[in-house]
Amino acid sequence: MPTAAQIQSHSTSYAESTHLVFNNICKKFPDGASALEGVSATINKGEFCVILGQSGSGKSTLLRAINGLTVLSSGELILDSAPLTPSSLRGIRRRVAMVHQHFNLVERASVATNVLIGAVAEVSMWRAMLGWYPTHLRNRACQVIERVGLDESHLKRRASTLSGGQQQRVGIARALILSPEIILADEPVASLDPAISREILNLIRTAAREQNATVLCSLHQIDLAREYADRIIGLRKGRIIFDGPAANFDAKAEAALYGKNHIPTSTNETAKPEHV
Ligand SMILES: Nc1ncnc2c1ncn2[C@@H]1O[C@H](COP(=O)(O)OP(=O)(O)OP(=O)(O)O)[C@@H](O)[C@H]1O
Repeated sequence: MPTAAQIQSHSTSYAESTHLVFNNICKKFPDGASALEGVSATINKGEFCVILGQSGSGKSTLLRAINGLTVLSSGELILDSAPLTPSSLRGIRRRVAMVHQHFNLVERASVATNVLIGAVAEVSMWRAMLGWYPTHLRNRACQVIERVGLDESHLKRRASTLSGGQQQRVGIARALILSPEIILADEPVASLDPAISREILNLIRTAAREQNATVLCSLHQIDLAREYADRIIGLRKGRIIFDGPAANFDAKAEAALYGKNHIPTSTNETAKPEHV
């Protein structure tokens, strides 16, 4: 794995599609709990990458490290050849958006206001608090609300009056408003039924592709991971034990990731294992 200095000095030889590099990252919490133990991976621009693993394997911590919600204990994160540091975080926040499991909407606020909250990095705090967003951001909010399949009649509806699937559409619109380069989706379909889950994953995938955004999405549903991911990263106890195309995530890889008591899902028998 190259160091940041090597990447900077060889930026042209480093693959142009390289977007995000995890370089031996570790996270240990003050209470001694270890969430990530030497994770290294190179994520390419535009990849739809699903993070799989049992509860507590480190999926959320990995995602939260990318937008600075988790401060790493060691190792480095490199975005477009530049190491992420606490001082570069403000700039990074405009480029990285998050879609949450429980939507994280302001329930009493309208759909439009919730989507505009995704643009707070673009306006001063007092303007955001007063809801004074410039016209171009209001227009953009309408555009992304339409993009996620909600018509004009939803603009003024309170978030709390929407169904779970509609709320997640608002969460996606909020993530899209500043055209992020990276979309972090932390179990975005955990509270939705299977049909709506597919609609939501489809929406995240197609909207991301339109913008050539990279997606890192944690999931518990292995079937959905196989269906939607370009690439699967399997975490177990804070370490990567699988990293490869979704088609290669076979029964053996699944058993290695989830342990011997796991009931396997159906898999593609022709897939080749790809363990790391
Ligand atoms: N703030 C914290 N303080 C202490 N330990 C933490 C903290 N956040 C996470 N952990 C621990 O770090 C490990 C990884 O947690 P993480 O939330 O990243 O797992 P996960 O794979 O996302 O789990 P889940 O699928 O249940 O959401 C777990 O052992 C967890 O208990």
